[in-house]
Amino acid sequence: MSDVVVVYHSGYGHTRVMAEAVALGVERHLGSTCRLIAVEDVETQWEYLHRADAIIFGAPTYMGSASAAFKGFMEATAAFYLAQPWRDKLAAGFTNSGCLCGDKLNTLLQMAVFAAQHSMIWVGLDVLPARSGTGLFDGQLNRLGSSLGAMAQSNVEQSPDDAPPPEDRCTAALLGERVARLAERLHHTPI
Ligand SMILES: Cc1cc2nc3c(=O)[nH]c(=O)nc-3n(C[C@H](O)[C@H](O)[C@H](O)COP(=O)(O)O)c2cc1C
Repeated sequence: MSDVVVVYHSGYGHTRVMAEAVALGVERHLGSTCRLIAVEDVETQWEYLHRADAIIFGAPTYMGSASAAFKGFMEATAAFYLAQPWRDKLAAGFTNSGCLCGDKLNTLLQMAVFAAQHSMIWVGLDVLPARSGTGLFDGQLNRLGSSLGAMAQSNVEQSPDDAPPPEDRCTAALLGERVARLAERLHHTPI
């Protein structure tokens, strides 16, 4: 039973699909709740982030880094950085881009450093990378082989109905489920 917030940006809807998948994963952990907050709406919703047991960050990779709108959210938190209201909360992240690589590891690294600035505890992805003797990774969990967070790849000509593919959504859900499980152990287990 944990209270998780997913705060994300999505310019064209593909990363929002990931955010929804993460939220589904969180709520698979019995009794856990997940609130989705788009960065455009965060200004009136800081209290939900301050109260959460865990915050999961999501952004598309634009020009090899987190999108400018997500960076705007990161910079807005400077207003309360000195108070450290997110100290000891769990943090995790996901990103999505058009290319298989697309330099999206950099986006997760940005999120992990950001979480560390807020004295949060970073949770990686515990899904082993897809392996294939034939070189075909499609259809497998963690097909992009990420450890720091959940990655997705969306063909740019496809709509969010079709991209990212189901295996990336399932991988994102497993990250959400892990965060919910660990948040319960950290914040709700009697000492
Ligand atoms: C301004 C811009 C920059 C982009 N830069 C990258 C990039 O560096 N690497 C990549 O693989 N895809 C890049 N893309 C493709 C997006 O990451 C991809 O279309 C993604 O699915 C968009 O997510 P969204 O629908 O949530 O905005 C870029 C797209 C835009 C609009």
